[in-house]
Amino acid sequence: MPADPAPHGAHAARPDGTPGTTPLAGATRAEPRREAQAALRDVPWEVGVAKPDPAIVVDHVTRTFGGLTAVSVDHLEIQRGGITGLIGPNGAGKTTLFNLLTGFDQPNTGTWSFNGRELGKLSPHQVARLGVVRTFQLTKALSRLTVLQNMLLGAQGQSGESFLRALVPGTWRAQEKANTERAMDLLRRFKLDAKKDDFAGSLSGGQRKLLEMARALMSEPQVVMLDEPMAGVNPALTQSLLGHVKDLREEGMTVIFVEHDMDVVRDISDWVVVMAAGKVIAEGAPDSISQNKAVVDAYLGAHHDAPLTEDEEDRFLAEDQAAARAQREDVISSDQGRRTRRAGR
Ligand SMILES: Nc1ncnc2c1ncn2[C@@H]1O[C@H](COP(=O)(O)OP(=O)(O)OP(=O)(O)O)[C@@H](O)[C@H]1O
Repeated sequence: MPADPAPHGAHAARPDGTPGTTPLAGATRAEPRREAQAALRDVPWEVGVAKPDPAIVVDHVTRTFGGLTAVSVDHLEIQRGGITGLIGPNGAGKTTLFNLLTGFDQPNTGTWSFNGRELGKLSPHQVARLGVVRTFQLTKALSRLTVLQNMLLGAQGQSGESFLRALVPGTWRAQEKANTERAMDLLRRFKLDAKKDDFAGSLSGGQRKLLEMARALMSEPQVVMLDEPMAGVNPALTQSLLGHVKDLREEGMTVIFVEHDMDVVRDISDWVVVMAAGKVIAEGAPDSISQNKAVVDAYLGAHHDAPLTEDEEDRFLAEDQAAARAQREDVISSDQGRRTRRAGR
C-alpha cells in the first residue's frame, strides 16, 4: 500500500519539487522518540507486520550470489520517523539489503518503495536525490582527501552536479558556495570543523564515524541508513555518536542502522528487525528481541549455553554412553584382529 507522500516532520520542498528535510533547522516535533514509540506500541511483534506510517516498504526482494541466497525478504515495512535497528549474525544479509535499498546493488527479484515511489532500478544518486542515503566506511581513496573534500563529495546528486548546470558558472558557483556552507555547518555540529583541511585518513576511528554520518547528511536525506555506526569507536565517543543518531530522529528523519552491540541497539532503537541467512526471522520492540527463541538460536546455534532440559540431559548421556560402548567394541575387535593375525603367522 503506498504510504502518505506528505510525511510529517521538518520537511521542506526541494528545488526539484520533491520533499526534503531541513536537518539543521532543529526539531519541530514534540518529543519524536515518544511519538515514534507510541506509533509502534500496538504493532504486533510479527515478521512482515504492517506499520502505521511506513516510509519504506520492501516486497519479495531476493539477491543471490552464485548458489548463495544473501537476501530473501518477503515483506518488510520501516516506520517513518523512528530508529530501526537491523541486527543479525555475520553473513545474515544486512549490508546486502542496505546496498539494494540504496541502489548500490540490484536484486534478482522484488520491489521496494519510499513514500510509495518505487526505487528499484534507480542509481544511488537518484535514490539519494529522493532522500534515501547510506553511510559508507571511509575507503582508502577517501582517506587521501581532506575532511572538507569528503563532505563536498557527499553533496553529489544535488543540482550543482548536473552537467547542464555545470555549464552555467554562476549557478555552479552559487551551488558550490551553498554546499561549502552546509558542509561547514555540519562539521561544526559534529565537532570536526577544526579538522576540515586534515586528511580524512588521519582521523581517529570515532571521528571517521562522525565524518561518515556528516557526509551522508550533505544531501539532506529523509531516510538515513547507518552501517555499524559504532564499530571501532572508543567508549568516550560512543555516547556522542549515539546522541547524534538520536538527533536525526529529533529532526524528523527515519533512521535504519546495522549494529552488533546489543546495548546500543536497546538504547536507541524504537523497533528491531532481525535477519539470519538472508531472511527476516523476527521483528519487534527492542525488549522483545532478546527473549525470542529464533533470535537466540540464530545467534548462538541450537546448542547454546542455556541449561539443558532433563530430556536433553538424558538424550546426551545416552548418546555419550553409546559412543563410549562403540569405541570399546572397536578397540576389542581390532585387538582380537591383531591377535588372530599374529596367531596366523
Ligand atoms: N559481492 C558478493 N559476492 C559474493 N557473495 C557475497 C557478496 N556480497 C555478500 N556476499 C555474501 O552474502 C552473504 C550476506 O552478506 P552481507 O555482507 O550482506 O551480510 P551481513 O549481515 O552484512 O554480515 P556482517 O555482519 O558480517 O557484515 C554472505 O554470505 C556474504 O559472503
